[in-house]
Amino acid sequence: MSLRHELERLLSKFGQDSQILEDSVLIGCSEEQEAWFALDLGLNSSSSINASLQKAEIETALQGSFIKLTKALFELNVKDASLLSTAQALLRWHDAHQFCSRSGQPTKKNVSGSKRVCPSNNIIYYPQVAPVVITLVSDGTRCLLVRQSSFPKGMYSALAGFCDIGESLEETVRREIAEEVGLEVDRLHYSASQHWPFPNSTLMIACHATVKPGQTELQVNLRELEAAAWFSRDEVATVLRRNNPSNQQQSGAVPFWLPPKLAIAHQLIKEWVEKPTCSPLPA
Ligand SMILES: NC(=O)C1=CN([C@@H]2O[C@H](COP(=O)(O)OP(=O)(O)OC[C@H]3O[C@@H](n4cnc5c(N)ncnc54)[C@H](O)[C@@H]3O)[C@@H](O)[C@H]2O)C=CC1
Ligand SMILES: [Mg+2]
Repeated sequence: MSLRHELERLLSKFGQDSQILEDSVLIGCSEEQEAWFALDLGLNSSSSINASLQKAEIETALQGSFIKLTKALFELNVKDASLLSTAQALLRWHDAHQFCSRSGQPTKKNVSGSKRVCPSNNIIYYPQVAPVVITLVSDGTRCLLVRQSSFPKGMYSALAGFCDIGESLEETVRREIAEEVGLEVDRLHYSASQHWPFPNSTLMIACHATVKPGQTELQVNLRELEAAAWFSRDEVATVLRRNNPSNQQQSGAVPFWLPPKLAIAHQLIKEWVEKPTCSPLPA
């Protein structure tokens, strides 16, 4: 039986019309050049009747289980997590761009899902990505970690912010750091980037920054952050070594934990601990 027939058989078993296969989007391909597509079965939409019943049926038939996307992303290997993140972001973009913002008419997806077109005026819509900078600020010996109230309990991360229209990345970094913790950036350099599907599709651009010598006093913007503090290399290294909130609860010794391996914030922090990018600044 071909894969298409097998899929159609499964869809009909779950009460879905095989026509929805047309809504699938291309998210990558295997080393053998097989195309990989993703499809939203709409089980989370409020209009979906008996969604939980269908979910249970699908779990049994496919011998798997549905779990929250945030959890899944941190349990998969990097390659699968990246596919899942692309699939989720692309499917959500299509769902939110069903209509042309100029004519109000329905838009039409191309076969691969790389764009949507309005048939009445030929306007093409491409999936959008919002640039976000995430910066690990250091004073040479300590690094700055922050908490937003929406973070999981006890988790601290690097400082992040969306680029405003008209800004360069450097300007965003300087503005966000000044706005959120009242510090002036001295030196800045790029580290790496990562696609991130939350809250919508973002391109996380990770940087290291140092502050001017002797200017390390924090003015925490409590509308944006719950807390911000300087941490020593030893403190951060200890937390990285046993970076699991439940481990830490048992030991009771470590007051905070850091984003999991897959998050670019983790990579930034690890880089700083292992290889100081900027030599200590004079006090
Ligand atoms: N992968 C990782 O390691 C990490 C990822 N992040 C991501 O970075 C993102 C940005 O960090 P924040 O500190 O929240 O940004 P932020 O400091 O710019 O504040 C967020 C606010 O910016 C405004 N905003 C401006 N442009 C926006 C846009 N295009 N989309 C949504 N909101 C926009 C909204 O009012 C929003 O509440 C977060 O949404 C989070 O998902 C944050 C930390 C770690
Ligand atoms: Mg922020």
